[in-house]
Amino acid sequence: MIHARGLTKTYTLKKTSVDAVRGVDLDVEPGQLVAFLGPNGAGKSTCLRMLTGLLPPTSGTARVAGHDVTTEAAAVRARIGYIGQKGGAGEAFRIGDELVTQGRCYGMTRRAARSRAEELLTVVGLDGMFARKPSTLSGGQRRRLDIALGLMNRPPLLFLDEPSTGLDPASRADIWSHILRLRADHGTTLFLTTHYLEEADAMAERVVVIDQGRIIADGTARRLKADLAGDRLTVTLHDPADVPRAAEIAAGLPGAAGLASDGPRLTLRVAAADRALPEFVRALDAAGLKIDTAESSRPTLDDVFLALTGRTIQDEEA
Ligand SMILES: Nc1ncnc2c1ncn2[C@@H]1O[C@H](COP(=O)(O)OP(=O)(O)OP(=O)(O)O)[C@@H](O)[C@H]1O
Repeated sequence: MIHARGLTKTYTLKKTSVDAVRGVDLDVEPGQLVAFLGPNGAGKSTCLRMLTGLLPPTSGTARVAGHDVTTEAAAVRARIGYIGQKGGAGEAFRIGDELVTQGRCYGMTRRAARSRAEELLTVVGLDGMFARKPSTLSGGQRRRLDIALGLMNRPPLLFLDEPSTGLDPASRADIWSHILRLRADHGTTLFLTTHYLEEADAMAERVVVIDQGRIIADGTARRLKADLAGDRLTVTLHDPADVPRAAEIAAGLPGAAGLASDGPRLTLRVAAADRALPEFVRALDAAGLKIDTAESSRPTLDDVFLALTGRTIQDEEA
């Protein structure tokens, strides 16, 4: 559904240039749900705009929904849905009319567009709101209207740029239920960016991480976490003066990495916490070091990013 090779984009502003995307290779098969992650400025939106035929690449090629994004951009746009960060609806018209106009842009007859608009308002839970103005909708309803706009042409592939950003948790969960239903009912291929790592982790079967214009990880969230981050152990020493000695012992655990201390607390990553934690506690005990607490936690996608780059996505956004 998406096949990109060596995609790059360099923006030139006056005399300076920004290499926003630096050689992206990507294959997405029909029906996949891919979350595209990365900190601010990583190149996510630029990639999305190139893959949707809205922005010509500086170099490289991409075929999307069977067409070349550079030489057949109009054919690509006719076969995909794209929901940008700002949304597509203006303020002046009734939401039903916005949908009909969108359908007319895709060459639908007024009658077909009207019936598709009614159908989609029901699909996204806005039934009976044909005559409402966008300004009267809540944030979550507005995002659902954006999704309806992106679906007018029944695209087999839908790009969503941060579909849940800025919404409260209940509206985010609601948007996700609509996104997942789309895939279940129509087999729609979904390619989306999100800043919410927990959502990507829970919902997407595949996570692609981009940083500084390059893809640095690609796989299931479970695989990336197991391969790149490892489990985390945290112990609190009864006497903070024992931390250096405890750190030496920790360094000998299988797969130990990322040792860090904060006051009496010592954290590190290990390959398998269920075996490493009892071993660590026994070794501390044998060395005569007293601990107050010991716990293990599973890694998050942010730990994956930290392991890859030495920074966290959340830090980058702060
Ligand atoms: N029109 C433009 N002209 C010049 N530079 C641009 C332009 N659009 C984006 N950039 C730069 O290209 C880089 C990638 O930006 P892009 O918007 O693709 O990142 P992003 O990962 O989508 O970020 P965000 O999460 O903040 O939306 C950034 O350094 C950005 O400043």
